[in-house]
Amino acid sequence: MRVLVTGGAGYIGSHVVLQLDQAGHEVVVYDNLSTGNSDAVLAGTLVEGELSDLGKLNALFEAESFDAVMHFAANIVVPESVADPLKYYGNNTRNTLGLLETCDAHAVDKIVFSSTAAVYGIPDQSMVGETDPLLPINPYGASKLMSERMIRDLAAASALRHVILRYFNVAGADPEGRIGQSTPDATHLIKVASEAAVGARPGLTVFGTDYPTDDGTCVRDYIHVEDLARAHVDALAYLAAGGESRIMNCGYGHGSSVLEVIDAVKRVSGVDFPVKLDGRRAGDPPSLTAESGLIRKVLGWAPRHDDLDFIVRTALEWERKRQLLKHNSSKFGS
Ligand SMILES: NC(=O)c1ccc[n+]([C@@H]2O[C@H](COP(=O)([O-])OP(=O)(O)OC[C@H]3O[C@@H](n4cnc5c(N)ncnc54)[C@H](O)[C@@H]3O)[C@@H](O)[C@H]2O)c1
Ligand SMILES: O=c1ccn([C@@H]2O[C@H](COP(=O)(O)OP(=O)(O)O[C@H]3O[C@H](CO)[C@@H](O)[C@H](O)[C@H]3O)[C@@H](O)[C@H]2O)c(=O)[nH]1
Repeated sequence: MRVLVTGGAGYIGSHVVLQLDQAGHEVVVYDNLSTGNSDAVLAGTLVEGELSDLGKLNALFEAESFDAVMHFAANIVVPESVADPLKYYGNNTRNTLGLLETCDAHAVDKIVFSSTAAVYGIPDQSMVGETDPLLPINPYGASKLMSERMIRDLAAASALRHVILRYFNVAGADPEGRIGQSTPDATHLIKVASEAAVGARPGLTVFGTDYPTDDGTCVRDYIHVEDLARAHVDALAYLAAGGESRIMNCGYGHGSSVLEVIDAVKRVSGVDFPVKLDGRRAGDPPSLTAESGLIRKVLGWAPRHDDLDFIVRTALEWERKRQLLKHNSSKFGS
């Protein structure tokens, strides 16, 4: 199939592009490189463009006759969404509307959309299922929920079919070390801890030690980016085979605490970096894990890297590579 991948130069999109290529699809990446990187696009064609530029987007759809769209492009930093909500409603919601209008105008009838566990807000119980209440507590989660709604409504009124994937905590990197998470000023726990282990930052702070969990720190369902990427390829095959529209969680169905993650990064790296215990970060649910039965049943998806040490090892290898590149470029001035 000919597949448009918006945001394909970013962390998750770039891993999906590699797998789409391996599965024999023709890929066009559309990305403004605001947080993405052209070096991360290892297959297909990169078109540098802004999602809000509907003229350019329409011309691309006209020229390429896409069979399907995978929509990753978004802003993703929760505290920034609180400080600057319109940026998030603009880029995540309004630009999704523009993309849907373009799909509709060009009769593209398959879409796979990146949603998030943030649509659930702070659930009453730690294990969340797809039919649980949707009560986002920040503009990031709300902007994604509105996009879900637009996609569902258009699907109900047209030939469009969708797979909406609600990702839990995505981590790790390509096991072959070709791509990984390069976002500057990253805030994600495994990324931050890996940076601390390779000396790219002095240490890390644990946000909250008084949660009602076994060790007092928050629990999250960490999913390896390669397993998540495969869910997208599976979703595309499902839609191509005529599968009906679905919304599915993407996680392993069990969690690790912040302290367990830090222990794993220290153990796997062999580095005992400084860790400061501090108060809670606003808006963090104590525990969030995915009910993952639906995606396993509907797509036949099964994780291959459900192992915290493996996730951490690939994240660390990627950080070591980045450190080495930084060191060499400052040494040789390139
Ligand atoms: N990383 C996570 O843990 C996580 C969790 C849940 C959901 N998600 C979702 O997954 C998707 C990808 O996230 P990521 O972690 O790869 O982030 P990322 O920042 O690495 O990737 C986003 C990509 O979109 C591009 N982009 C942003 N705005 C654009 C625009 N207006 N026009 C064109 N390109 C634009 C960026 O340049 C970047 O390449 C997002 O939709 C995000 O909401 C991520
Ligand atoms: O330096 C740090 C970074 C994080 N944490 C904690 O680690 C846990 C995980 O945090 P983080 O990696 O920032 O992920 P989440 O806040 O759980 O959110 C991620 O996972 C969501 C889905 O669950 C996505 O929607 C979001 O985009 C993505 O940031 C939380 O308890 C944080 O308080 C720390 O203690 N110290």
